[in-house]
Order: sequence, then structure tokens, then C-alpha cells
Amino acid sequence: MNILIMGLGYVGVTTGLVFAELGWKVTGYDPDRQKVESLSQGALTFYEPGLDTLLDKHLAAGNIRFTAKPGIAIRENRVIFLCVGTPSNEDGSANLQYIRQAAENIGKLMREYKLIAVKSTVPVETNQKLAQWIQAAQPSPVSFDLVSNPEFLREGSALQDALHPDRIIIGGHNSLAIKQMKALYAQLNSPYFITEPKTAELIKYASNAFLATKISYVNELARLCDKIGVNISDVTEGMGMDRRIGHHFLKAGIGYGGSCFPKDIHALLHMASEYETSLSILEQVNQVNQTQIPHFIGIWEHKLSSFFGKKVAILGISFKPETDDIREAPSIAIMKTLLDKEAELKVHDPIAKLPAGMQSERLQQVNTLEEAVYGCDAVILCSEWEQYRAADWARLKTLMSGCTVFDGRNVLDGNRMAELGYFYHGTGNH
Ligand SMILES: NC(=O)c1ccc[n+]([C@@H]2O[C@H](COP(=O)([O-])OP(=O)(O)OC[C@H]3O[C@@H](n4cnc5c(N)ncnc54)[C@H](O)[C@@H]3O)[C@@H](O)[C@H]2O)c1
Ligand SMILES: O=c1ccn([C@@H]2O[C@H](COP(=O)(O)OP(=O)(O)O[C@H]3O[C@H](CO)[C@@H](O)[C@H](O)[C@H]3O)[C@@H](O)[C@H]2O)c(=O)[nH]1
Repeated sequence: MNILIMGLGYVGVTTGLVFAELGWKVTGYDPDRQKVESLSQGALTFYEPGLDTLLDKHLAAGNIRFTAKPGIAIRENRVIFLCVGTPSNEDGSANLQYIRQAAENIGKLMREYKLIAVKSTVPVETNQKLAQWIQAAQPSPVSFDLVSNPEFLREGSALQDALHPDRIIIGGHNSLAIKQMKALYAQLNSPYFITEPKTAELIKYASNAFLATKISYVNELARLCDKIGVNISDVTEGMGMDRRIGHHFLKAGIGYGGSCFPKDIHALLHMASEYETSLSILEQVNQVNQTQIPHFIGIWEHKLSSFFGKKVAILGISFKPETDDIREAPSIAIMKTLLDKEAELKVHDPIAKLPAGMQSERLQQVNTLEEAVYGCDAVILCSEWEQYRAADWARLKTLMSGCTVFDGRNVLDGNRMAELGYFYHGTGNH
């Protein structure tokens, strides 16, 4: 079966390369010509470990190609994966304009049967709407099947996650279409959960919301830990030893960011209100996350007396390590607030770049960790890149003017930092 991937972002490119690796012929379509040109020349348009090698390999073998022309791409491929973005509308609901455009393109241009799988994260009942949009765009009726096949990969480990998924969720009504979907993934040896489309759609939101709930729970608990003088990392280590709880997603910090958790939680809350019900726990999860940064800025400001005129090094711009993605990154909100408070910022990230519009005389991105900390009064660590964990903090101290380190991800060893003479503050470790 030939596969068309519509939407060449983090999910689309990873999915396309994984299917090429599994032996299928893949075409990637995106209306963004620059992306298509770059990918066709073997250059990824974002950073994601391991994908560059696979891109070179499958371009050279002719297993994958990229195009900005939907017509031939839709006609030549029997299976279509929708991987377009579903960003937030102003009211928090999911914006389905790209999904709709893709559906209308498919309807307009298909000439024979298609199996269409939705990987984008979409609200319940979107599969139904998609079917209507496709049918309405068809010049004459042609049959197709639609399945929901949500994606669970994480940025920074996208390739490994997509090659070894914990589960493959397929929501569909037609058993033949489900059989074809299973055939596409057969080599992965992952368990399937087959269900109806709206259940599959909800599983995706419910999973992200549950993970975010764990994080906000721990972050709120960390505030209590600060007050009573115990270390949140010790608390979560002890909690996680209970196999019913586990250690995952219990890291306290400055809050969750990225292109998924914030938008998907807003979309799920909006969905609940549309169905005239409420998800009160999730409202609190969102509330805790939104107050994390003001909460910490208040503490840091108190420790430094004021940010006015202070030189601060910001380490890690991306919303998490091993990605260049800065969508909803806590670092951005932190930088904006500190600029309002008239601090002077030097920013470092191993890969991610500050948006051009944000650079100014008081906010500059530098190339090395040494340049970032040179002459600074304080360091704020916003994402836990290994480079920061492994840095020679004894040497860095000799470059700083002050000796304060705010560790927003609890990655440095507080005792060791204190031995080195730092005034060290993690999150929830008093
Ligand atoms: N990023 C993740 O880690 C992740 C993981 C799981 C699920 N998801 C979900 O997958 C979807 C895609 O996320 P992403 O991060 O890859 O998005 P992205 O913004 O990186 O990429 C989306 C791509 O779709 C393209 N596009 C827009 N309209 C199109 C159209 N009509 N036809 C074809 N392509 C079109 C855009 O040009 C862009 O290249 C979202 O719904 C997201 O919630 C994302
Ligand atoms: O214990 C933890 C774990 C994560 N985070 C933060 O949570 C955010 C999200 O992290 P992560 O889930 O690792 O990254 P994403 O790439 O956003 O992946 C999430 O969102 C994707 C898009 O829907 C899903 O596919 C994934 O399963 C889901 O983990 C980041 O800001 C992390 O710093 C914490 O603060 N504490």
C-alpha cells in the first residue's frame, strides 16, 4: 500500500519516515513549498534526534518523496494520514481549518477508494464532520473509509516513540479498514486497541490531560514542600516506588509547555462545556499550570530583592530538552516578565532559537553557556538539557558576578551546588 502523509510537521515527518522504515512507499504533502523543498533536499525543518539519518536513507532509496502538489499525491496513494496542525482558537476550542482544507482537497481530487486515517488531535465527532466535508467536496460519489488513529509520540524522542508505541489506537466502523490499518503497523509488535472513532478521539485528549494532571498535582505539592521543608523529589521518588503510581510525569518544575498539553487541555475543557458538563479537576490542572510562572517569579524576585537592572542568564528556551520547539515554552513567559521588570537577559539553548522579534538590546541569545553566564547576577534554568546537567559549574561560577541559581527543572544537585558556593534554589526543595 502506498501512503500519503498530509502535513509535514513534527508528526507528519516522523510518521512518514517510520512508515518508510517499515517498508512502505511514502509521499509527504504540505502546501508550504519551502518545507517541501528543504525535505526533498534532505534537510529537516525542525530538530528531532535520529530523523536526519532516516531522511537521508529513505530519500536515497527512493522510499519517500515530498510534494506541494496535492492532485497527483492524492490520486497515487491509497492510504492517507492526516497530520495537519489543530491549534487553539481564541476560546480554547481546536481550530479545524487545516483539517477541513485537507478533507476538501481529498474530496475534490480523489478518483477512487481511499483509506483516511486521522493522526491529528481532534475533538470528538470530528471524524463524522470529516466524512461530510469530503463528501460535500466530491464532484461525484467515490467511496472511502475514515479511521481515527491518534498519535502519542513526544517531541525529543519522537522516532523511538513512533517505532515502539505503547499502544496503537484505531477507531473505526469498517472491519476491513481496521485490518488494513493493522497491516500497515504489523511490524511494530505493539498492542492494538480497536474502538469507535469518538472513543479513539477522546482517548488522545484524556491521556494528555491525565499526564498534565500528574504534573500539576506534583507542582502544587511542591509548593507545600517548600513551606514545610521537605524535598519534592524525595517525596515523588517514594511515591513512585508504588507500582500503582509509577515514576513517570512526577517531575516538579516551572510547569508544562509545548504545542500539545496547553492546547489539548483547553480543547478538552471547551469540549466538556459544549456537552454541558464540567471537568473541574482539569480546570484546576490548568489553573495550577498558569500560576506556576508568576509563583516562581515572585519567589525569585524576593530572593534577589528585585530584578531591576539585574543581569540574568536564561538556560534552555525550548519547552523541553532535545527539541527546538518553543511553542508555549515556559521560558518565553519568564523572559517577557523579566523584561517588564527591567532585567537584562542573556539566553542560551543548544538548539532552539529565540524568535527574531524578541531579540533586543536587553535580550540577546548567545552561542555558549560561558557567554550566557558571564557577568550575570543569577541563572534561571528553564529546560533540562544534558549540557546543563553536565556543565562544569565550578568554572562557571568564576565567570558570574553573583552566585544565584534558580533551577526550574530540579536537575542540578543542590548539595553539590551549595558546596561550590552557589545560592541554589530548585522547585519544591526549600
Ligand atoms: N507535536 C507533537 O508532539 C504531537 C504529538 C502527537 C499529536 N500531535 C498532533 O498532531 C497534529 C500535528 O502536530 P505537529 O506538531 O506535527 O504540527 P506542525 O505545526 O508541526 O505541522 C503541521 C503541518 O501541517 C501543514 N498543513 C497545514 N494545512 C495543511 C493542509 N491543508 N494539507 C496538508 N498540510 C497542511 C502545515 O504547513 C505544517 O507543516 C496536531 O493535531 C497535534 O496536536 C502532535
Ligand atoms: O514529569 C514531568 C514531565 C513533563 N513535564 C513537562 O511537560 C511538558 C510536556 O512534556 P512531554 O509530554 O514529554 O512532551 P510532548 O512532546 O509535549 O508530549 C506530550 O504531548 C504529545 C502531543 O499530544 C503527546 O503525543 C505525548 O504523548 C505527550 O507526552 C514539558 O514542558 C515538560 O517539561 C514536567 O513538567 N514534568
